[in-house]
Amino acid sequence: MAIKFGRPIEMRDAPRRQTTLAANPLDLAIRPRRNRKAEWARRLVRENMLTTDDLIWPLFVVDGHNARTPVASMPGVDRLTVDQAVRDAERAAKLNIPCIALFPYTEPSLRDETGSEALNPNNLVCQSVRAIKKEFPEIGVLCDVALDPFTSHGHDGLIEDGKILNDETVAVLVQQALVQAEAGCDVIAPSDMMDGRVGAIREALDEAGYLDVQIMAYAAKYASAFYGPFRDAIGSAKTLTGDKRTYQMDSANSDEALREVELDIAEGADMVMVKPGMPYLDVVRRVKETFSMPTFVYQVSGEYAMIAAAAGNGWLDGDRAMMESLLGFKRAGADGILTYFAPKAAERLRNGE
Ligand SMILES: NCc1[nH]cc(CCC(=O)O)c1CC(=O)O
Ligand SMILES: [Mg+2]
Repeated sequence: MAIKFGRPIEMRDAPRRQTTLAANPLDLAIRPRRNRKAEWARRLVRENMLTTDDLIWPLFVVDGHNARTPVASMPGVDRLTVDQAVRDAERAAKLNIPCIALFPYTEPSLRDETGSEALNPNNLVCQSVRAIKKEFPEIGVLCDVALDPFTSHGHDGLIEDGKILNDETVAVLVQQALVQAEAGCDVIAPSDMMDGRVGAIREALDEAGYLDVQIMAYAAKYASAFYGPFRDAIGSAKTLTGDKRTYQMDSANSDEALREVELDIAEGADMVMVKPGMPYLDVVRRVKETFSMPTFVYQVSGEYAMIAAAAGNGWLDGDRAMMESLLGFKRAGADGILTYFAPKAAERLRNGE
């Protein structure tokens, strides 16, 4: 038999057997299955790859000492006291995860109409940034900018007569970003979807001398049902009145996502993000192709919860579903992924799985 496959090493690895011909073989010149016949062949033609460098790990922080409290709707995810957040930062550093993201559970007594705790230079987020940066200065720390963890009504902005105010909110977000930059945050990530906040924050950061602090804009963020477990985790699920559809995007739209992203880039965003992830892969693709910017995607709490819950019930192979979903983001064109699976995925990647 003629050698069709070239290099002899392939013969050693996978000796070919004479195939018994079917009674009526199809006359096919092209058989796509040839490239899938063995693991080495699949590896050779593989188009996309997930690496640990693609991962950002979101952590929830809570007041207290030496405690980890499970988030019921996110099996495997805990709220961490600051000392424990430092331990998870260490885990991230050891796994070579480039960046972590911080979200606070604010005590209800500290929440008010205007979210004033967001501007407390000693709030949980700022304490965590300082503690983590002190022990692990080499790991990137990203901080969300939005008021929802701090407001009594659970909205991302200031409210007047039931309306979310844009420009007044932006003025507060600018102060919040400065407080976080002062604490040592590396990446400011405005997640509020107010108009004009990226430009205002960039200008204020530059004026204050934080020229190197990056901005990752939640540029195309949709009003989504998939944020449910996150709102449990930060304790805004019960207090949130109404929905966020006057500022977060309508899930029916993707041209609008391009206009949003374009504005944030023009205002100075260093990186842009699409959120949620799995139901919006088309948006990730369009954004990446249109702007060639570092493009991130957030696999949000509800996406995590779906996979974790189904895996917990034995309905699907959780690890495989996790890796498949993350690879899907890469295939769509994402440069990086915020995901609660980050440490688990990094462990698998480290073990060559
Ligand atoms: N603005 C706050 C914020 N930042 C990240 C998320 C969601 C993250 C997740 O679901 O994992 C939200 C929730 C929201 O907008 O209501
Ligand atoms: Mg916008």
